[in-house]
Amino acid sequence: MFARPICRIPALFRGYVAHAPVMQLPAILHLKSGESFAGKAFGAPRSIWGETVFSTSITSYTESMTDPSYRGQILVFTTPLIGNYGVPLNNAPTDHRDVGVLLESKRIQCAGVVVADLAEKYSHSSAVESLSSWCDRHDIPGISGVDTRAITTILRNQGTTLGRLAIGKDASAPPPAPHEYWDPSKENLVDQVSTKKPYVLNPDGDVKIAVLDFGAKANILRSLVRRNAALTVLPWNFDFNIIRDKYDGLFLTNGPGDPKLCTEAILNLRRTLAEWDRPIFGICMGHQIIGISAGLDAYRMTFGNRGHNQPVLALASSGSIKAGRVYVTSQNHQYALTLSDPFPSGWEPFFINCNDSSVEGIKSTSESGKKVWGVQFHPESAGGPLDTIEMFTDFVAECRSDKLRREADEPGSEDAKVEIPSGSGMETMQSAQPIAAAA
Ligand SMILES: NC(=O)CC[C@H](N)C(=O)O
Repeated sequence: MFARPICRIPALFRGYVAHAPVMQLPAILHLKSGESFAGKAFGAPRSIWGETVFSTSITSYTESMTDPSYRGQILVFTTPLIGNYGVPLNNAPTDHRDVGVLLESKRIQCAGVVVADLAEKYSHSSAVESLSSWCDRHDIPGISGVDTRAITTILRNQGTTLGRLAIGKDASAPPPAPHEYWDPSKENLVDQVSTKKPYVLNPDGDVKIAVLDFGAKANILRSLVRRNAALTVLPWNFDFNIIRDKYDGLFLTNGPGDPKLCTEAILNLRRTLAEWDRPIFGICMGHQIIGISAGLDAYRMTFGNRGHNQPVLALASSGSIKAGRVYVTSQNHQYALTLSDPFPSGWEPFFINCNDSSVEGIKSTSESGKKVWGVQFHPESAGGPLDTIEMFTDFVAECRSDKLRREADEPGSEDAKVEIPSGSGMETMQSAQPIAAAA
């Protein structure tokens, strides 16, 4: 028999004694293709629609669920036990160089979660609540006790499939008719997650980088700020060309949905690529926008790549990346650039996926006189391996040396101030410095 604890319980063991009881409402996952999987509900007692996708990541459910690129999706984890290390407080260190959140955004972004075995007890030194109570607070439902191997096999064979997660009384209703399913990929999801107003991070940084926000993961912004870049984060459809000469580089972030729905960004970037020769880097959605603007096509993959173990082969050397090496990467995408032969003039493939040969990266050729890179994977990980993290160092270093070269050529150019045209507004995140709108 155990004695009752008479002292404060160490954080490490808190989940064992103070976890919220898991709700035992019935739940059922319906797929538009006709299959249904019955289990138990956890999180919010609310039914939802979404696009059902699977992730092979073994860890980092908190980072995946807060990644804005999962917007509108019902996320099936192939790893059977989820929730065992609980959920930490999602606040940032009080460092002005940080981005305001510990996880990838302020809220859970996916529409719902599907797990085989939900850990009702959790244990981690920084955990403050269970996965179920976190989902409940964010109004996100989950289902557990279902065969996620069977669901994943279906999704792998027929591709990403629309779904309905029915909770409580709804779980006994008949499956929805095919026309009732909501298709998030038809919506401009980027517009829902991008910042509405520009804001700055780390204003004292020594290189000024503009960031087009398609639904940025916090660790992308953090990875740039940690390399001492001053960031101006702009809405996805902001025309960077208006202010481009004040900046040493442009970065395009990840984001949810179909890249071809971001027409304004593509048109704006086409002009930037034609008229501006400073460094540009894009990740995932950002990479797709660069590729489409450069003249490549994009297509919807069958089931996409979501996980932390995707091997990519470097076809060219650039900075820390060495041609011929395989890097293990973190990924979350449904669309990809089409591998065309020949590639558009001035461009070359940078990486290729070792599993499915999809385009994993493109770059401007050295003859083009441009310095543009795009990668389909996530060098910032969160979660996942850090094999390619130095790509951020490479990009910021390129912006820095480009700036120094310009300053040597045209003395006085370093005095340029960051300005945003009037009417564009401003926004602050916790610890972010608002930028003043110029008159
Ligand atoms: N993580 C991302 O940026 C995803 C890009 C795009 N929404 C896709 O699914 O392919």
